[in-house]
Amino acid sequence: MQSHDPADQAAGLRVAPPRARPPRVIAVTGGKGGVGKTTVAVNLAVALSEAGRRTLLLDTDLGLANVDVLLGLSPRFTLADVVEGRCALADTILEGPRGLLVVPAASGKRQMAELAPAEHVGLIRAFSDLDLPLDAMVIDTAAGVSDQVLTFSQAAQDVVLVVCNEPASITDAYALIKLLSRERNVGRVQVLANMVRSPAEGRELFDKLARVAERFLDVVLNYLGAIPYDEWLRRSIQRQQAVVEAFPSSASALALRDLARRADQWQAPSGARGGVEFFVERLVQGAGAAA
Ligand SMILES: Nc1ncnc2c1ncn2[C@@H]1O[C@H](COP(=O)(O)OP(=O)(O)OP(=O)(O)O)[C@@H](O)[C@H]1O
Repeated sequence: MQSHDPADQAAGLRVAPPRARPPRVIAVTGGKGGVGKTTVAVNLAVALSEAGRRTLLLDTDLGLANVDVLLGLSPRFTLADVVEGRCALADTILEGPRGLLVVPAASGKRQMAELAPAEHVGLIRAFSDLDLPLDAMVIDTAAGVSDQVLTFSQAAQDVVLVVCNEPASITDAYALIKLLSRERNVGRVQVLANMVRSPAEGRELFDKLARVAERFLDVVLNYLGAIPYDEWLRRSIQRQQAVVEAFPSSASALALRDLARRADQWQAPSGARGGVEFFVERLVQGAGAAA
């Protein structure tokens, strides 16, 4: 990893024996930008690591990457270097808090949606070569409803959709659910209300979305609860730390840790082989669906 050996960021990781079970893969998405997707992905991943789960946080937003900024990490290589063939996926891995592994993206690069088909294939191959003993992988997707967002969401077992109480967030969340359900056969979406001022506000927000989605779409929405609007969370971002680490007893940290506890109990993927094979297979299918 970069912090120990700049020549090979992941030498120690590659020799670790593979686990029997594939990791749980959770995509955090939202439709609209600025709803708190990255904040949720980072804190969920740190909280899972804190609970002893070997976790990889993958930033897939090549346009506005900020997982590394939120965690105060300085990447040498990023996912953009992998796409452009300059390094292997394992070379990008940084160590974050509590042993969390982080694959950063690169800010200011073009969107993954603009990748040529050959680059898409290269990215999928990069995942196949990744041989890490992981319990969980958390994916921070880009904002919007691009093919790339849909492909990563479809490849994950669980999609956490972050919404906040603004008309644009609700309509964009609905648009994303519609595409996931109609074009990618995603049958279940976990909805997390963010920046709410009361638990009732979160519940109402979910009810609004569920009423429309379940009426018009063949999809089950599951309410994951709410993360309160919290100034401590904003302070943690200024410190470039996860709030679950910086202010562990704040209201948002408690809610985010509770989210991790529940996510950890979701049904794990079945399958005899370890590694990320199943995820790669689903990425391939997803890339095919977009073509
Ligand atoms: N629960 C919360 N309480 C207070 N502020 C919050 C909360 N969640 C997120 N924020 C703030 O909202 C802003 C946007 O959060 P974040 O960057 O996580 O959103 P995003 O959906 O990933 O955005 P983008 O897709 O544009 O990268 C940040 O400044 C963050 O501090």
